[in-house]
Amino acid sequence: MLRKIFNPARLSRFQRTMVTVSSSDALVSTEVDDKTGYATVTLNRAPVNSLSLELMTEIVKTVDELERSNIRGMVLTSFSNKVFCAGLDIMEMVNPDLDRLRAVWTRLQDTWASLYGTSFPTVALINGHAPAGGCLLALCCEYRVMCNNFNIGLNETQLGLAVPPWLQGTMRQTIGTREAEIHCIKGTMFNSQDALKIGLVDELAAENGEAMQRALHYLNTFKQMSPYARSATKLLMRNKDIEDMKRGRKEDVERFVENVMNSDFQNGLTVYLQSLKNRKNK
Ligand SMILES: CCCCC/C=C\CCC/C=C/CC(=O)SCCNC(=O)CCNC(=O)[C@H](O)C(C)(C)COP(=O)(O)OP(=O)(O)OC[C@H]1O[C@@H](n2cnc3c(N)ncnc32)[C@H](O)[C@@H]1OP(=O)(O)O
Repeated sequence: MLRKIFNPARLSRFQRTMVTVSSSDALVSTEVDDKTGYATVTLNRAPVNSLSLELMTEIVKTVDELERSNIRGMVLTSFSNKVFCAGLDIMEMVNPDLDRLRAVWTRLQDTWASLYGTSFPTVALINGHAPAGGCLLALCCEYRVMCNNFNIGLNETQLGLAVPPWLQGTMRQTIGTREAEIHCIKGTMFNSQDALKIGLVDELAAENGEAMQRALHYLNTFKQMSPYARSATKLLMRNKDIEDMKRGRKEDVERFVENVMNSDFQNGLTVYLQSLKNRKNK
């Protein structure tokens, strides 16, 4: 069954309302162009948009609001021209409170489901590095435009984390089964050129302005198309994955908690954090 379908009857409401959302200190800011109906959603959590519980909650809320406002497309990007999103906030996993840790993973599942299941078209404008959870956000979008000279990939295994089945599935759909298996297991990070070659991203751009033009070009390809047929087809393709994730979500949370609470993982995390700091001090 379709979870959400674009409702053409609501279009007149959309044409009347027009929007710029969120305050300057918001973790996520949204601007909607009233001529095109395209929203630009900017992740705003300095320094590296790491996914804390609060940031993920804001992403889910934003996508839900946009779904209700009947926008015609969305570009997801970062305030920083260096990091799109650094993945899960590592501090959420250091000696965590168990209730909060469960909430973090549950919210990551929600973030994946809401972004992956939008009725409107979505483009990730990847204007910086996108490891792990950053790559996840990009994979949820329909189309990916990446600026040159950055890295992207699911490097979880390099950090001692298992990649959950729902995210493996999204990777498989994007780069194919064989490549997804190899690169999820290895935890490969790709530079922009290699990401394009393997199909992890769809286009490259020299800088942000060009990337935005390419993103808008993708959204414009749907201008003359029935929004109903477009969104119904997308959701018919994606809804089963979302239902599957929801069926297994409790076990998935417990697997994550077990993974994170393992003492080897906690020790590895301390070393990893230190290595990030050392790299910075070089
Ligand atoms: C069923 C079991 C399931 C198990 C779950 C597994 C996978 C599911 C997939 C989704 C979840 C994935 C897990 C993750 O996402 S773990 C996080 C992975 N992320 C990384 O490894 C990235 C680490 N960061 C970097 O490589 C770099 O910071 C950078 C993103 C390339 C940016 O480099 P640069 O611009 O040079 O910035 P700095 O390195 O100086 O960083 C500035 C500042 O930010 C801190 N920081 C960086 N990344 C994170 C982070 N992810 N969380 C929290 N904090 C982060 C960094 O330590 C610096 O802090 P200080 O200024 O205080 O030193």
